[in-house]
Amino acid sequence: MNASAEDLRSTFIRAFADLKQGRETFVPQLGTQEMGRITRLSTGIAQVSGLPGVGADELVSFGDGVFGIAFNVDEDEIGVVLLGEYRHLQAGNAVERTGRVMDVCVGTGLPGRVIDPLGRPLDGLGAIATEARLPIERPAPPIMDRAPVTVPLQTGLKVIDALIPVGRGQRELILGDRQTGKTAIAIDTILNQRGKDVLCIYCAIGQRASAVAKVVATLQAHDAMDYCVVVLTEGNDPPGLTYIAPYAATSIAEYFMAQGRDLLIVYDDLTHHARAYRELSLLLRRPPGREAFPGDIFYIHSRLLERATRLRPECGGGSLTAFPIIETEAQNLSAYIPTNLISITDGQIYLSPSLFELGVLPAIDVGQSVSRVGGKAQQPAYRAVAGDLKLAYAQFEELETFARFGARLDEHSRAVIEHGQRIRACLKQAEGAPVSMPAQITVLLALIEGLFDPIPMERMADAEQAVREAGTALPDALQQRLDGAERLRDQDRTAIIALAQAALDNLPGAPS
Ligand SMILES: Nc1ncnc2c1ncn2[C@@H]1O[C@H](COP(=O)(O)OP(=O)(O)OP(=O)(O)O)[C@@H](O)[C@H]1O
Repeated sequence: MNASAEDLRSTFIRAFADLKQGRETFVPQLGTQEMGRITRLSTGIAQVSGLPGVGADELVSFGDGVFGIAFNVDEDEIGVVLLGEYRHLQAGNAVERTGRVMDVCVGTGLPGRVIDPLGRPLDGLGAIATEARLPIERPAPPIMDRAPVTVPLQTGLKVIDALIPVGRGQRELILGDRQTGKTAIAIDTILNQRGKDVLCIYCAIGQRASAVAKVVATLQAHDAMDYCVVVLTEGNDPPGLTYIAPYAATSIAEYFMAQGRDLLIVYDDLTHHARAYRELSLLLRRPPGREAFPGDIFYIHSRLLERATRLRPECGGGSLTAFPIIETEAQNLSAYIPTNLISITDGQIYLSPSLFELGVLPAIDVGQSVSRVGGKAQQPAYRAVAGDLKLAYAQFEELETFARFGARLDEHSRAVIEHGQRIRACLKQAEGAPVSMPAQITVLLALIEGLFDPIPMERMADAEQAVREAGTALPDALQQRLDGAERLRDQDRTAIIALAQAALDNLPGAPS
């Protein structure tokens, strides 16, 4: 026998001995595995039988990376909300339990990325470095862990910071008819967070692809992506994915909040979210209620927004400010979803289509907007100038309504209206141009001191710009004082007014 035949023989003997030993030591691992079958499929929903042990909200797998959430758990059948592309599934396909609930990857690799609610990257920039997985549904922080809202979240929009201020940890609803500038307000606020150590999450819910592409392009153009995460579902995604998007985005935010960071989350918009949930509920044959929404429609939004808060320093001290957006129809604020959200949130910013048509942008209707907690969070220097403005503006709006009916006005009323028109002109602001706190204070101070009153209305845009620029050029020490928690000193006030007056005097064609 030659050497290679000998080698083959010994290999064979060794393999046979291993096999024999394996057979002798084999202990069969017997266990049961629940395996269900799809019985029916409809848009975004599968009815599954044969999974008697499945829990509510448990994740089930359809193979090929398609998952679903067990939504309706009945005795012999479960209704599953599908989370991915499901067109290849058919009745009779196998379904497996996973034993876990829906979760999302979180980690420091997320800022700068565009992802879907399952945590998959959509920006073509490769895999995302993540550190943990968090369930998408988590209990809101208990009351005892919450701190009062005392720190402002500056939006950079004069009309909001002055009249409807928002604090860190607040939930401020943005609502209005379609195309009234709702997204623009949220995006401008995100742009203003540059350098303020606020991480922003923009959650696009059932949006048009072009609208989302525009938002991402704006964030990139303003170098804002490095402190932003975009969580995205488009209009043609399965309704299940649209439904989980805000919860997944909030879990991502909570991961950073637990590290003591301040966050801003924008849900754009919850009308699409409510509609996706209504679609799922009707397909699952849950009883419809008002406007065909299911009975728990209030709860799906309240449990989401309850997660926004400011934590006490002992609990990490982070904050999560929420800007939910809602689209109204024909300015109907008393429809079901708007009233629900108005009652859940700590205030609302209402955008009026008539102001939009008049070119008063941002088209915020101050009379119908409110901030229930943010006023306490304004910096002292800012509060000193904004307080008087609110009163003057409210008086103006009241008188303006009378003046529309051709009422004859006395000298004082005319002066109030003229002054109010100048306030409105000063509060106008272009998109994507946030104004710093010192510049805002300068403009507001000039307003309440009446420096703009002699300026003709057609010159107001130039006059406001000149004063704003003077505010940007204030000495650094003064800017720091205005930005900080100090009160406005008398000499600072005088210096700012003098600078604003000088800027107006140098305006070409200004009255001497
Ligand atoms: N302050 C502003 N100055 C100038 N243009 C603005 C301003 N705010 C919004 N716009 C313009 O108004 C249009 C509508 O804005 P936006 O998309 O933010 O509205 P929306 O209410 O979010 O719309 P949708 O109903 O589609 O969600 C956009 O073309 C935007 O550029």
